Amino acid sequence: MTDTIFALSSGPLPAGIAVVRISGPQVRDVLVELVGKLPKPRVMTFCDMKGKDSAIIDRGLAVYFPGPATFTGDDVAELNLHGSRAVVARILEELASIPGLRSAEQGEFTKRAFLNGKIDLTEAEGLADLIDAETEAQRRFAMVSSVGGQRTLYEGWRTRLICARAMLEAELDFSDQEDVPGSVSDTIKCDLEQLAADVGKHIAGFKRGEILRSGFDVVIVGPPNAGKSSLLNALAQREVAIVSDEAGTTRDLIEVSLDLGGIRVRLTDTAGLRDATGKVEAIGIERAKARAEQADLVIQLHDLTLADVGGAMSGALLVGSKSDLAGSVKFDGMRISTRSGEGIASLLDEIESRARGAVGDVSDILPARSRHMEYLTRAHVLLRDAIGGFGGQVELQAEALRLAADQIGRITGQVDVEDILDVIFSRFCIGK
Ligand SMILES: Nc1nc2c(ncn2[C@@H]2O[C@H](COP(=O)(O)OP(=O)(O)OP(=O)(O)O)[C@@H](O)[C@H]2O)c(=O)[nH]1
Ligand SMILES: [K+]
Ligand SMILES: [Mg+2]
Repeated sequence: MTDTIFALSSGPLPAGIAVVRISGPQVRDVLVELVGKLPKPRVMTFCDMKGKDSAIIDRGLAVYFPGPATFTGDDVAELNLHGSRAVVARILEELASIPGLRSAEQGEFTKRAFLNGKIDLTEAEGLADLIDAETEAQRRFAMVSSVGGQRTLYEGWRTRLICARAMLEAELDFSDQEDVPGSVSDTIKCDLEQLAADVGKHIAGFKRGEILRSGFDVVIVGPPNAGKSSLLNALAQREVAIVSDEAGTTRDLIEVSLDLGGIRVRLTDTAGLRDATGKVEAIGIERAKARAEQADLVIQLHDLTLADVGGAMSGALLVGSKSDLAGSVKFDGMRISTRSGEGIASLLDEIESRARGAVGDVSDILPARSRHMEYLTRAHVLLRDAIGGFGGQVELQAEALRLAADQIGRITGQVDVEDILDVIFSRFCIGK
């Protein structure tokens, strides 16, 4: 028999309410023991929860969800308690003292949902993203995955691959008979080409998915004292980085997260670029350069009070700082001042519009993880091989299609995934 697991599923204590979730074969017994009787299924029932000594631990609400129509697929109970540390500690202690019950591991409720066939891996990962979501675009993206957007797409592709293979093999079996139309391969080829195009287009959307999930990556670079840290603080509207008139103040990367129109933007301040005067600064400058190379957008800051604008990095957004001191100096870029506030709002608008452009249509179904990309890329190669035809060797074509279908099945978890389950579910929080 599987263990019955329990955990605090709500957030940090103290809080108004705490929710303890229990899942597994002993849920009914536990409820009877704790609240005296089995509450009516799916009805929140007001009750006293008592310990073994019959003393009341807390008075709250209990819900009983009989399996299999539950999140995990097993019997589930939820206890709504007063959100106090002592109440929750006492209830968890009481539950732990019942033989066969134990604390849930990270993501174990969701893992059971997967193992019981309630959700596939992309939906499980979508739920993890939904819980982590901080911005509206992250929420929408996670929502699509968690309700089966990717699952439906991938299962459809897998079915097409399996069908195409079956048709090819049928053709192989009957190839010596005259009544099998020779055009079968043409039909298959046509469908596979369409599929390869769909997969290719989907793969090309990965970067957009990454930006939606992890944020649009903006890095501020420029010479020492250009006002990079001042700009970071102005854009974040709080004092995150140290500002001083001493050149070489910032030595390390300083990152803040912004929510611009629902899109997460990660903004990084860096060490001023110059020939370093010391070892630590030199490391900082190396980090700045490396960081700028990975960025989705580089803001190159130039001090307008200095004559030499220097060369602009290709693709960088050129911004002139300290416009309050610069009068009517000619400059081919945006002008800002963290003193007067000039240009700060426009710069935020510009970053938002670039982030929006990079993300595109947020309702598209995109690859959500590099794990998916690995399998998608392999499936795409195998599919192209199959279309290539192996010089007419139908067996090899069919085998390539079988392998491609397996790759897709690994994304959703339909094909053996034992080895990756722990990696996926250990990233969840406890109680999910
Ligand atoms: N007048 C004026 N001074 C500014 C402005 N922005 C920054 N400063 C000043 O410029 C100096 C350097 O600012 P920082 O933000 O530390 O510059 P930085 O580019 O981060 O410098 P490093 O970290 O040393 O590379 C400080 O004395 C700031 O007060 C501005 O818009 N107007
Ligand atoms: K400085
Ligand atoms: Mg600085």
